[in-house]
Amino acid sequence: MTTSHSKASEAPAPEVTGAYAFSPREIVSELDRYIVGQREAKRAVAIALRNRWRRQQLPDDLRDEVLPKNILMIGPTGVGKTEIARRLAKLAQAPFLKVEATKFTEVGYVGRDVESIVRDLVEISIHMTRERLRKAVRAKAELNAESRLVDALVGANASQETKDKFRRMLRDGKLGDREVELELQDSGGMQMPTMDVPGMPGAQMGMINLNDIFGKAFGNRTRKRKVTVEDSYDLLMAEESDKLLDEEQVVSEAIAAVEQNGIVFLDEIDKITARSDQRGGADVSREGVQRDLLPLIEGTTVATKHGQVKTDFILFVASGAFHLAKPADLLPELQGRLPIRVELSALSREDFKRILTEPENSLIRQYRALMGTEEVELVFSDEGIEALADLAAEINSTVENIGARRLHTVLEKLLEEISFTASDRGGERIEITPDMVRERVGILSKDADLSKFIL
Ligand SMILES: Nc1ncnc2c1ncn2[C@@H]1O[C@H](COP(=O)(O)OP(=O)(O)OP(=O)(O)O)[C@@H](O)[C@H]1O
Repeated sequence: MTTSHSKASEAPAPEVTGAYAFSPREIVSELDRYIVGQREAKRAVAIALRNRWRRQQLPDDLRDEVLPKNILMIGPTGVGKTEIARRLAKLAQAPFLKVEATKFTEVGYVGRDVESIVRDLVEISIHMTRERLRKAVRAKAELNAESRLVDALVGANASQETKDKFRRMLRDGKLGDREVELELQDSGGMQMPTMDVPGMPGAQMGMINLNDIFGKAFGNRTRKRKVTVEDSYDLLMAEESDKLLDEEQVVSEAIAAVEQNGIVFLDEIDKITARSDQRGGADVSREGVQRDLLPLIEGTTVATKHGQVKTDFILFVASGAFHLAKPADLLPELQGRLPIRVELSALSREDFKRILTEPENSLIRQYRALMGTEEVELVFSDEGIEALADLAAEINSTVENIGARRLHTVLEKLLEEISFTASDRGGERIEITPDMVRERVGILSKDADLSKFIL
């Protein structure tokens, strides 16, 4: 790792998006739209996000001193830890990555690999930035794509009049099924393999540069492809927008977004404490992984193939159940870097009822919408929902507590038959009653062995 300041970090910070202007209270109420309960955790992440905005308002010298207060979420599986962090990132339009800390204890991993977290985050950010910038050039790209399509349909040398005629037909959607031959970028085939050289951060860079050189030497290969006019739209739009994008700008904005707004969710942090180290053997020592993670969280500079990335202001949200280990079993330095502790509670039957019905994207809404596409109306009676919540809570207590994930498995089983036959049942109205819940799922749950596999 180097400590020099990267060029990208001197790039202007990404513009402060609307989401940052939200107060913590507003952020919490936004999270409330998707996640039931867990007030403490929502408040903590809301403050962390607002602090980023506050930091941006400070004079330069002070701004560089203010480091994010990282968060440790403690709570059983499936109670909303990841979901809160993911929703927060979405709200902030921030690059977000979830990674299991235990991944780095697996055989074959070497210490430096924790830096792949930053590399992956940069890739995600480039993708997001490109999508955002593509929108900005959309109108121009649309015109260019249309011209290319018209040329492909009537030939580049056709008269303006003919071209205008086809352009009108295109706009009226009259040529959707027509096949056309297009010269498109050949995206596959030229990728050179990349590899990490252990102990040499940034070694990947060399390989990729070779790739760039070969890519340029052989030119960006194109290939003729036959597609329908309808299918050509997305392909041409992607190519034409990218032509209008300044690749350097995409990369520098993406890196700035990672440095200023990135959020990393480090799951299973409790499993890399010494106390949970019972297997020993070939696994990289868990404490070793904590030591590797420390510089990332404390702030360092990581070499990626797109340039240097400072990690100082990335927000880390670590999470774990801490059934066996305690937060105090983490390395003291790491504990110090995760100063905000929040506990998430296990979910009750009442919570399940609310999770089924309240969130805007609740499972019930999703299934109703899916069946709606087949003209099948699914109706969940209040009693039916009660029965589902009861059953999910019961299976969690008898088989294994997987939190709200249980609702997914129970609903999937309940609706399997309907889902399979829905295409032939257009126009029907199907009510989910407690009897149906008991018959289709309740019976399975009575058999502990069976439910282990099926539910
Ligand atoms: N409080 C909640 N409100 C609404 N949905 C929830 C809640 N808790 C969990 N879910 C849903 O359950 C699923 C799993 O939740 P999530 O991924 O947040 O679990 P987690 O707590 O991070 O567990 P793990 O540590 O195992 O990753 C998601 O689909 C999520 O939407």
